[in-house]
Amino acid sequence: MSKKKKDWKTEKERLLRLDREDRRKDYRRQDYIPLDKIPTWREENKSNEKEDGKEQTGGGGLSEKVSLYKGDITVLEVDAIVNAANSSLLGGGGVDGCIHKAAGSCLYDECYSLNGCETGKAKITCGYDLPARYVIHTVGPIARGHVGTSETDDLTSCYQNSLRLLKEHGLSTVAFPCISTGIYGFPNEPAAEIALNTVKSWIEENPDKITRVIFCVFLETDFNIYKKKMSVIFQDNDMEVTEEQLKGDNTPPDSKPKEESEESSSRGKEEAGDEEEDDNDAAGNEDVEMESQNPEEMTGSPDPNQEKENDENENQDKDEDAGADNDKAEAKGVDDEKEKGEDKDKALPEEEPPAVKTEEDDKAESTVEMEDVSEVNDTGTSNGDEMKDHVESSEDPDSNLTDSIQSKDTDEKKE
Ligand SMILES: NC(=O)c1ccc[n+]([C@H]2O[C@H](COP(=O)([O-])OP(=O)(O)OC[C@H]3O[C@@H](n4cnc5c(N)ncnc54)[C@H](O)[C@@H]3O)[C@@H](O)[C@H]2O)c1
Repeated sequence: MSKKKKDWKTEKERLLRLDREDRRKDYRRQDYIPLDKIPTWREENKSNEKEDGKEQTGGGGLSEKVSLYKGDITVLEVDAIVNAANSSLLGGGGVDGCIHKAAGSCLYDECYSLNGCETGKAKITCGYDLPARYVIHTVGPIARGHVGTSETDDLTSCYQNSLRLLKEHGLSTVAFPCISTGIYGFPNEPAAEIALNTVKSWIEENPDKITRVIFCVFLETDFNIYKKKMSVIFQDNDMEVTEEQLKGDNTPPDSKPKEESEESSSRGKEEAGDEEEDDNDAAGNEDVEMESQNPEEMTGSPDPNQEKENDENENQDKDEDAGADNDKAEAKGVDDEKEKGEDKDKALPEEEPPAVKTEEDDKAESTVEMEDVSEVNDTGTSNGDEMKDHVESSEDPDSNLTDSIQSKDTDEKKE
């Protein structure tokens, strides 16, 4: 007897009315990670400081509002996770495929009702079977290794529009994947610069609207890039950045001897200040070799069925579907080959279409095999604490729907 298909509107109304304890019974996966199990960037450094016998004085602020987490975004119990989607919003592979598989078929049905999404813009849906209450879908630029003005602007808009939707829905905790750095080929380093600087500026403008932004990385490459950059961009008032740190080694600043010169530590601060002034030049306009995207081994151990209450306040539930658009993408009048091919406003056929393979995905040709997330262990935090994380392939009929979507996405990326 096949499972009765749920109506997404009814399911969304029901879920958004539940409190956290009741919602937890509906999570498709019980190895979810609650927010209080994810240390802030400041706590990470404080614990390292303690290990080195150093006292933490003053500091705080921005570094208490961000976290670096390495693992599967679909297990994070936050108000919203951000999906690196394509313009159809009908699923695909990579993080998009994982989110659709973990959320269930109601996510596809609600996405279908949104009639797609343009590059740089964002739309929000319910999280359904996910531990995240909402999913914010944003479409990153297809960079294919090239970082120009339009790619930089589009990726910046993805973060800005996602945070705007978060605020409009009264939500305060969010997790971002590394948008566009997979099949869309945005080089990892400039993408991280854009992500970190855009989020930092937004938190500075909306300090009371955000509790936590989690940078959820999946690859070791991104983990090392974010760790190095966060030590500079989100340093505590009392955390000094050493010469080597500025040159780019990966050791967190506080594990360096404190006797660096006044000048180098002030230079560290100046550099952070400069980044604040030039946020939009974060990536510059140079062609950057795209780093390998081969997923790397990760190990860790989960803390399943965490019962401990989150101290986070239950946010006001709003159940309208925001499709609020930002006109920046139209206004910028960027004439890109990727824009021409984009079927931005293509009306989707009445009956539910078979899995859609968009022209964008064709363009972002790839021989990259879809990441195998059937069994992935991850390190969950940036201080090396091990958090094992199983991404199980669900056996129930819902996943067949997403699988069929994913099977249409194979071999998208050219070498
Ligand atoms: N990667 C693939 O093989 C593949 C295939 C078809 C479509 N897609 C997707 O790719 C397009 C978007 O490209 P994109 O580069 O923005 O996205 P992406 O290809 O999913 O890569 C974005 C980033 O997410 C990372 N990632 C993958 N799985 C997870 C996970 N479970 N949790 C956290 N992070 C994860 C991935 O390593 C990369 O750093 C869309 O069409 C979407 O459907 C990906």
